Amino acid sequence: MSSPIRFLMCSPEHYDVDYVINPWMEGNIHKSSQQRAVEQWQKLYHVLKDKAIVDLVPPEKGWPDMVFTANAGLVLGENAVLSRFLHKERQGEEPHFKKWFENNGFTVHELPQDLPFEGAGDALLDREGRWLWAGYGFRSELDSHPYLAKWLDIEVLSLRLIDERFYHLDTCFCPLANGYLLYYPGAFDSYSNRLIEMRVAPEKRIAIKEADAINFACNAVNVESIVIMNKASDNLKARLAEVNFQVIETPLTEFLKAGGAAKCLTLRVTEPVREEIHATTQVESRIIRMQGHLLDSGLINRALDLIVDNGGSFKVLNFHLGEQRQSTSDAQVSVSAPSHEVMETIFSHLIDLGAVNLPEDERDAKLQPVEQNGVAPDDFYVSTIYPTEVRINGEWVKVKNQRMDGAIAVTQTPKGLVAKCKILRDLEVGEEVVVDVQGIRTIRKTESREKRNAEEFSFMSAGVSSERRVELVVEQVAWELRKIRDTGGKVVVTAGPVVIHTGGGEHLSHLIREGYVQALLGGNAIAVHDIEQSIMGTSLGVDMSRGIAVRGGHRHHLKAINTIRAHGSIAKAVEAGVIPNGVMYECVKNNVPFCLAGSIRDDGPLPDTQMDLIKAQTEYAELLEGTEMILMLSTMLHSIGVGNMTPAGVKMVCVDINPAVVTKLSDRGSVESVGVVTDVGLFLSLLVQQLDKLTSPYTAEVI
Ligand SMILES: NC(=O)c1ccc[n+]([C@@H]2O[C@H](COP(=O)([O-])OP(=O)(O)OC[C@H]3O[C@@H](n4cnc5c(N)ncnc54)[C@H](O)[C@@H]3O)[C@@H](O)[C@H]2O)c1
Ligand SMILES: NC(=[NH2+])NCCC[C@H](N)C(=O)O
Repeated sequence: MSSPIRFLMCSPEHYDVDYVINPWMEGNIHKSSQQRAVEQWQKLYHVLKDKAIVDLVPPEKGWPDMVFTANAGLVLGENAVLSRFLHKERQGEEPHFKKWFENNGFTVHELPQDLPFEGAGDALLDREGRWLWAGYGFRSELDSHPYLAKWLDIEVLSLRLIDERFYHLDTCFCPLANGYLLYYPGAFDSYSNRLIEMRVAPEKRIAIKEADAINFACNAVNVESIVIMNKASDNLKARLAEVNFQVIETPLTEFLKAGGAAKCLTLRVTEPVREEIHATTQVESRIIRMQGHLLDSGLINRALDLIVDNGGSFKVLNFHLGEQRQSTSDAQVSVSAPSHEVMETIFSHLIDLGAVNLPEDERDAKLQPVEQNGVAPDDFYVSTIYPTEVRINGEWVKVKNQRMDGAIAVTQTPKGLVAKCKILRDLEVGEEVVVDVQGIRTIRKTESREKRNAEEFSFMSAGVSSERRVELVVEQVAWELRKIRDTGGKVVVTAGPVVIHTGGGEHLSHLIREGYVQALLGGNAIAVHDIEQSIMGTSLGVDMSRGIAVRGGHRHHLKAINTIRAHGSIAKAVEAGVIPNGVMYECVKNNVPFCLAGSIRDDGPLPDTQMDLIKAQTEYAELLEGTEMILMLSTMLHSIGVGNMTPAGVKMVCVDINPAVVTKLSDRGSVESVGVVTDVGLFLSLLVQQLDKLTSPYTAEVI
């Protein structure tokens, strides 16, 4: 005969809504009817007394939420983990609940003062006793879960709550007898929903709709086949009946005003221990160090936000603020995640922000061999645009060929270890690849705002009006182009055919002719329409001087392609005098190398167009080698492709009429890249004018 089920309740003698610590309380201060609250509580009490033993803890004046005994703590067997309330409005309840637990023979475990955990409100046992579901995100901290696992000797499954209406796990999650689960999926992040689906078979999962959830249908007390709750829709009652649960509705509207209902008002204090079940928790914790202008550059905020946004939690262990404006700060932050998988995700983002995993300082990067050409080991670290170092045999090795979306391949050479970014298809058996996230650090130059603004390439903030912003960017780009040209540096342009369609061809030709461009990357179309314009004066069949479509103009670009195919290459056509001017003409005449990467939508294509995409990417990468600045002119495809293969530190200017394209490229970091939303033809025209100003002889105005 199993021991009788017992619950702990607390009469609502002092219950009221005296403050707001959850969304349900807003607008309800002192609006709860004491009389109705007592009636509703009494009804619940008597319903429960028919099914179980109900103990009472005396209410205490000044602690109105003490009626919600679910938050007294968490009981399993003879162990009780006392709650550690997040809000001071409830912290005074702790000693009263502690006294009750001790007086009733429980071993009371107490969490550190600054580690919130709100008892069975945020931790619910699987009714088969197999594991403990534990919520975090609003009240309880993820870091409390390993304590629960240790003290209660049970596996803890961490679930992240994301909807503040469901701020305690028991408001949206109710394990039922026979392994059933009543829950509201919308209250959890996707990782947690996946975890629930992995542990509870589909036929046992009763996912409810929002209408039932906001009636606190999940905040239910389950005793064998009985489910006691505030209110349930007919559909939900029917679904529960199908799996042999009987719903007993008992109105608790006065308590909903404080954000609680049936389950909140009770604490089950007889939770059977299963001897064969033992502690495990997936929760991982690590300490990271961040250095630099953490506040100025917003890095610390971005780091803490991404930890939470990716399902983790953090605690700032120490933060040393730089004394002077130009001095750097240093922070150590404890990061926790519900699983290794989530920790890895968080860490890969933190590494991009320049965080170093403190214990990992002393630990080498993990390497695994390439088992199959062109295939990386699972869990390989994905490289970013930022300079990266990996720790191998106790030494930090700088990664070569830095680029995003690659793997870091490590090989032993006569000159020692070499680590370099490789795209997956280039990996070879015999190499080793960095996996996981330990022993990796990126070098982020976080300048102070002053230093950043002093940077010649630091553009005005987005606040500048778009017109003024275009002029400003044009001035800066012109300055940069002239400086790079005059110092023998390298500028690469990637351009789409819209440059030609908008009349920008003559200006791009000027830039090439005047030595501002050292390589041109594009597709079939930029060349086709440039040559069409050069030979026939049209672009896409439109007369560029008159702006009107010409008869048969739609065939012009095909005729241009055909002409070049007849000559065998663009260069041969230029040499033959077939192409008298234009962008491609200037490239050939000024020995500016170009690569035209093929695409599915190409006409022809031109004989110069590289239809082998892998070769095209290789040629792009070779032409990008050593570039100081890239102008990305109205081509989403090629701009993104180039961005993906370009390391940090290369200045980028993305010009496009579509803000989404511009944003995608300028998100790389404010110092090194800028986006300009404008017509590309106008941009190029202004740029050439500005360059002419900068390079024309200075004529002092004689007054
Ligand atoms: N005839 C052909 O062979 C042919 C024709 C077209 C495209 N293509 C090929 O298709 C691929 C994709 O072509 P893509 O790069 O031109 O297309 P894309 O869609 O990748 O990029 C075009 C970009 O131009 C922007 N844009 C449009 N009007 C603009 C304006 N007035 N000012 C500034 N930006 C403007 C758009 O917002 C877009 O981002 C390329 O490889 C190209 O060679 C071939
Ligand atoms: N287990 C629960 N959901 N308890 C409800 C607690 C309500 C209380 N007003 C609070 O915000 O803490």
